Amino acid sequence: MKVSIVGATGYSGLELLRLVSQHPNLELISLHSLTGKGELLSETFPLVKETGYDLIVEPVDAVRISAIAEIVFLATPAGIAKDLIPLLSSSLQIIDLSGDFRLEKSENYDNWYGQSAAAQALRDEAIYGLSEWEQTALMGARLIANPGCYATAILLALMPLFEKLAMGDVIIDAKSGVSGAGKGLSPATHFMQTHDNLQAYKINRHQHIPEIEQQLSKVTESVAPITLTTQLLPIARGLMATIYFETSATNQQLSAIFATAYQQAPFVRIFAEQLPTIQQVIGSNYCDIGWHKDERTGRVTLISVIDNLVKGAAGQAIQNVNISQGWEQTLGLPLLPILI
Ligand SMILES: NC(=O)C1=CN([C@@H]2O[C@H](COP(=O)(O)OP(=O)(O)OC[C@H]3O[C@@H](n4cnc5c(N)ncnc54)[C@H](OP(=O)(O)O)[C@@H]3O)[C@@H](O)[C@H]2O)C=CC1
Ligand SMILES: CC(=O)N[C@@H](CCC(=O)OP(=O)(O)O)C(=O)O
Repeated sequence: MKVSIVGATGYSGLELLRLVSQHPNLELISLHSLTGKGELLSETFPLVKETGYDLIVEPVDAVRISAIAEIVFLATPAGIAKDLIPLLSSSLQIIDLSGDFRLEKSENYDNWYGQSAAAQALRDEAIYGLSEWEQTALMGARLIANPGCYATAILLALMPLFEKLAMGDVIIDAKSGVSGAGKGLSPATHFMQTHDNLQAYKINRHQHIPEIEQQLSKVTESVAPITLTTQLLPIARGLMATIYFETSATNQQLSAIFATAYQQAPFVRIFAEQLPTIQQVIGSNYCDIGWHKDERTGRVTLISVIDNLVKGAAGQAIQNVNISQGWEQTLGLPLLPILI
């Protein structure tokens, strides 16, 4: 199927290009960006020649995209998709990597993103694409809201527990590589600030908080407000969420819950007490989960790792296309992480 990428010059857009170029059922037809100057993408990113898709980067043109593409990925900052989608043909399948269609309540989007939400009809149509938990809803979906990167790692770890256990307070300490912030330079992402450093940011106001609470509330009756602290790690890609909660469940019960939840999930690997590291998922679409229960305190430390650009963005977007099109969900996705 013919694919356009809007935001192709950004980090997740480039990762999409890498994955689409290896997908047997997808053919890249056009690349678009804000400043699309009519130059080959390789003028800025020489390595893209290797993908076989060194196309000209065009400005965004809804009429042209509607005429030539069958699937469009929107890898653009929040606030772009909600205005662009109404201009695109209704026959296009759209996968939005931004937060524009993730939140069901418009007031949540207004409050956490600081701008007005997309039209109600489009928000009603959008399917939240946490692949492992929305397989049925994703079948045939036209508009897919790809989850946020932190939300992906955290929800994959917490959904099985909220579904099966009485969960109280949950505290999450999450850390991301700098690519999570996109390619724009800011004081916080400047080399001098990130290198040899660890910075907390968006304390108690991270936009993934309402997204996580919303999705957890799908599998249980009530969800206590979560605490999420996000931090910037001095690495390029990868993300780790460390989650703390109290439970009377035993290690054996936790193992059984995760084993059942993910027995047919090729991209979720359960490591139990062999705690996963960021390095083991880089370049892959895996989410690796492990935990340790402290019998002294009754608290569990649960760890979930992903590559923010793959399972946290472009990889999950391709997985969602695979599911929605009725293809094998692993089609075209690398199954081997970088080994060292
Ligand atoms: N980075 C990550 O790990 C993740 C990102 N996301 C989400 O994916 C989206 C893209 O993120 P990321 O790749 O990091 O972003 P980047 O900042 O790296 O890239 C943004 C891209 O969008 C383009 N763009 C900016 N404004 C417009 C506009 N008005 N119209 C059309 N194109 C525009 C840019 O074009 P130009 O180069 O010409 O300026 C660029 O190609 C964001 O919504 C982000 O929140 C989600 C999960 C993880
Ligand atoms: C390191 C870093 O800055 N990461 C981004 C998350 C990227 C992402 O998934 O964000 P969206 O919800 O905007 O799509 C952040 O914390 O806002």
